[in-house]
Amino acid sequence: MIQLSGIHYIRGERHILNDVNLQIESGQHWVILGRNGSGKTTLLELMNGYEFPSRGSVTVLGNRFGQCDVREVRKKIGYISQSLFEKLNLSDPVQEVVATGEYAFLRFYQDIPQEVKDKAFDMLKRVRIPHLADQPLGSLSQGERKKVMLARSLMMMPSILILDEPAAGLDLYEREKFLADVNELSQQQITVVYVTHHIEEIMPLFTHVAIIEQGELIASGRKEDVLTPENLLQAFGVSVSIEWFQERPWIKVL
Ligand SMILES: Nc1ncnc2c1ncn2[C@@H]1O[C@H](COP(=O)(O)OP(=O)(O)OP(=O)(O)O)[C@@H](O)[C@H]1O
Repeated sequence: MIQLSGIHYIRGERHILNDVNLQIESGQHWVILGRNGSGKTTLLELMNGYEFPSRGSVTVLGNRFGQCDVREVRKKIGYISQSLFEKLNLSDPVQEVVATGEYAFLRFYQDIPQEVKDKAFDMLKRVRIPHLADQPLGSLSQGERKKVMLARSLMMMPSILILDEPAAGLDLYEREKFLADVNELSQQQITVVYVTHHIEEIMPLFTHVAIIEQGELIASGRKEDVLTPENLLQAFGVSVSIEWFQERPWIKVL
């Protein structure tokens, strides 16, 4: 699905990614874990073709970036990030915002086809907020806004869904509701790539974890093998113990 080979990303004096190799196969769901500034968002921007590596190659759904029309590939990739949210209009009704996902538009300047409106309403039902369809986006709580983003990204039936710290800023209740929706994606044919620095967000859905530290992948593979106290000490500089509860990892700082 996604192949990063020998990726270096250099800007000015800074070597932001250093020889990153990552292969994400169909049927797997990955979490990319690392502290602030370690290079997680940059990695996602490369997967989306918004940035290009200084060296190495990025291949997504069989298309090697640089030798294909990236815009076509992007139609199969859902992306949820704060920077995308900021481009949406807070005064637009929720159902309209979701409907824009069908075409990867930011806003409609003409009438929305009824079937697209209906599909947007179905997506809102799926994330359990159909009652908010007519409310302006700006009137929603943080958790509801994240659900709108999720519904919007599912409109075009993506093969890959990339989420950049989607639970940031949510309280415990909103976070757990949102994570439950993400976990339900396991019932669909979507490969999920999820960036976070919170270990407890690694839901049962996720099969693999890559840990990034100062632009280098220090570990990647099956989550049970990668989430070790040694790797987490290296990544976060904190000694922890890990306990698995209901198929989720929870950490205690020692
Ligand atoms: N175009 C650029 N020019 C210079 N430095 C950059 C550029 N893009 C990213 N960086 C730097 O690269 C580093 C990695 O940034 P990135 O946003 O990928 O980190 P991150 O792991 O997503 O961080 P966070 O968890 O805080 O969002 C940061 O120190 C950032 O300042």
